[in-house]
Amino acid sequence: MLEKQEIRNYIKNLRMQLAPSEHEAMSRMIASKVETSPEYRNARCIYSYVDFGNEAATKGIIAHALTEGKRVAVPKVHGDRMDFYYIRSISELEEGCFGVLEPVVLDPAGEEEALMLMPGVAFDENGHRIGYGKGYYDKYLSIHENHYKMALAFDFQVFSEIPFEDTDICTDEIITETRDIKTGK
Ligand SMILES: Nc1nc2c(c(=O)[nH]1)N(C=O)[C@@H](CNc1ccc(C(=O)N[C@@H](CCC(=O)O)C(=O)O)cc1)CN2
Ligand SMILES: Nc1ncnc2c1ncn2[C@@H]1O[C@H](COP(=O)(O)OP(=O)(O)OP(=O)(O)O)[C@@H](O)[C@H]1O
Repeated sequence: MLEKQEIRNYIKNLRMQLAPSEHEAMSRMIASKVETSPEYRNARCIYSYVDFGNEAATKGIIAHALTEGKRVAVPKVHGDRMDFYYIRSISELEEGCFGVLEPVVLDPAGEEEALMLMPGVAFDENGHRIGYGKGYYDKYLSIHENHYKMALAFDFQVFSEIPFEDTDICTDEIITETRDIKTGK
């Protein structure tokens, strides 16, 4: 099996090579699957990442959720932790930590059973996840256990098996442009 860092480098490189039109087309397919899923339709609140660096795009989903009257919360990093804050519009975001768009109005979100749209660099079919290596999502999810965890990724980010640690929190579902993987974890 490849090491985590090798997988990160391999996937980041593939992601960088996506043409803007490919990134947009695949992201649109993912967004439409999310928006028609029962978990999304039934969710009153979405906890979503704000995509950067060719991650599967979420800004359209965020805008869609807001127009449907759903509450939307996005992450902001504080040192080695991350918390979620409600936004009312995409315009309430500014470039923050690591160049990721983060909320400027700090209205803490306190839901415990939201739909969590998860970013990631690589996933496996059991729901294991590799991110940027800081453990933000694992730390957050270890104390907020009841969110429904739906990861968004492109097909090339999903492996049959990747290395994992005891502290890794598995995703419940992975949505790609062609697949919908329920991990059963
Ligand atoms: N869109 C998005 N937002 C997110 C995350 C994420 O993975 N995606 N995070 C999930 O934890 C947190 C931010 N975590 C991050 C941790 C490290 C780096 C990082 O090392 N950035 C490198 C360049 C990234 C790259 O190699 O492409 C850098 O700035 O040098 C970025 C984000 C919270 N918000
Ligand atoms: N619940 C936790 N409490 C404390 N430390 C944790 C916890 N979960 C993970 N960590 C630590 O965070 C570091 C990074 O973990 P890991 O390699 O799994 O990150 P990642 O999933 O790739 O990154 P990210 O979650 O930021 O996208 C590791 O040193 C790990 O021990």
